[in-house]
Amino acid sequence: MAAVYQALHRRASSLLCRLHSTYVRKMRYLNKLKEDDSLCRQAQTSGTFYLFHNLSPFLQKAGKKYLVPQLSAAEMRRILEKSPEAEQWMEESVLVGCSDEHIPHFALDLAGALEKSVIESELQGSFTDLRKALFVVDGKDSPLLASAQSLLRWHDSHQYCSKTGQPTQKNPAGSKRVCQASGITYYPQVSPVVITLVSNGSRCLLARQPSFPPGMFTALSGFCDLGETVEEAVRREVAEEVGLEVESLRYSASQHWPFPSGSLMLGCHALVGAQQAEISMDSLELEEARWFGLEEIVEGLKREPRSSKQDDGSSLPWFPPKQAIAHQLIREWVRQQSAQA
Ligand SMILES: NC(=O)c1ccc[n+]([C@@H]2O[C@H](COP(=O)([O-])OP(=O)(O)OC[C@H]3O[C@@H](n4cnc5c(N)ncnc54)[C@H](O)[C@@H]3O)[C@@H](O)[C@H]2O)c1
Ligand SMILES: [Mg+2]
Repeated sequence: MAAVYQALHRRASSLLCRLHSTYVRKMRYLNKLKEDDSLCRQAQTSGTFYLFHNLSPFLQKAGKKYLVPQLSAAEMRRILEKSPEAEQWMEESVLVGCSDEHIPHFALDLAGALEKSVIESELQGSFTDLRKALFVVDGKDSPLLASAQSLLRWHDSHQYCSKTGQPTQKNPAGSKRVCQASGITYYPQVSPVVITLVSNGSRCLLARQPSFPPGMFTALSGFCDLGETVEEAVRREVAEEVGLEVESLRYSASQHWPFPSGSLMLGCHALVGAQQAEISMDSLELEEARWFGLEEIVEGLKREPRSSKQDDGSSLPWFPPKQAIAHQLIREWVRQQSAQA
């Protein structure tokens, strides 16, 4: 009876397995790699690798396009032959994803292993600042570069236990670090940030910080405080930065953002009463904050940093590019206004 039951169970499991979508199988495989250290070590030998140097990703130019090459494990070994302790460097890699066929993808920062110029001339490409890289690579590659860099940065800055001061050890997948002395496990840190497009019905509010490039305006943003809900953070940030009271808000979408370290941007639309037109700006953080009408937003969306420059040296307003969630919020507002007109 038990044998029949086991056979039935096996058959049901295998049927279920076949029924699972490619996506479900892929997510389960990735999760297994994070939990099973020997499986992950083995996967490293057949995986592909994205390269970074001092947190700048390696890109190759092909015509007008910028590609993000993935190196095989054999290519990685060949490059690392030039460095002592090649194997040790391979172990510094972190898991960042896998293909539908379960080929795992890793990211590795080679700053301590090899000179940047050695790799660049060997592989015919260049390590490019992430701020530039995100905007020149194919849209499907930018989230991967952003999250890989955040994970590499977190490992680089969490080498020691904050309780014992002892070195922490990374697991092969790079999904955690452990202090052997205290037994404390550290997980990669994510900072939630609210980003809010405030509207008073007919106009929306955009602001700029002194550090922004000339002419760039964006939605209000701010880190969530410990213990705060997203709704409370939106209300507080809008009150702090522009002195307005949010009447209602709606969550739109989220985005991982690698600056300044690893932020989860939570995009919201907020409505303030039409009578609340007067902005009282926090001039410690902001340089300018003002209302924009639909026409001005539509014009601003057509501009690029270069085309915004005027003869007298000043700049007309322009907004973050499509890779930034601020851009999506502004486009949603335009669609909503156009639908209401
Ligand atoms: N992707 C986008 O479209 C988009 C648009 C706007 C802003 N952003 C990002 O949002 C982030 C936060 O916006 P902000 O600068 O207006 O925030 P903010 O208004 O909270 O002000 C920043 C200050 O908050 C403090 N702070 C609190 N918690 C922090 C933490 N975990 N890390 C760093 N500083 C912390 C610091 O004193 C810092 O100077 C920016 O760093 C920016 O990269 C992204
Ligand atoms: Mg802010």
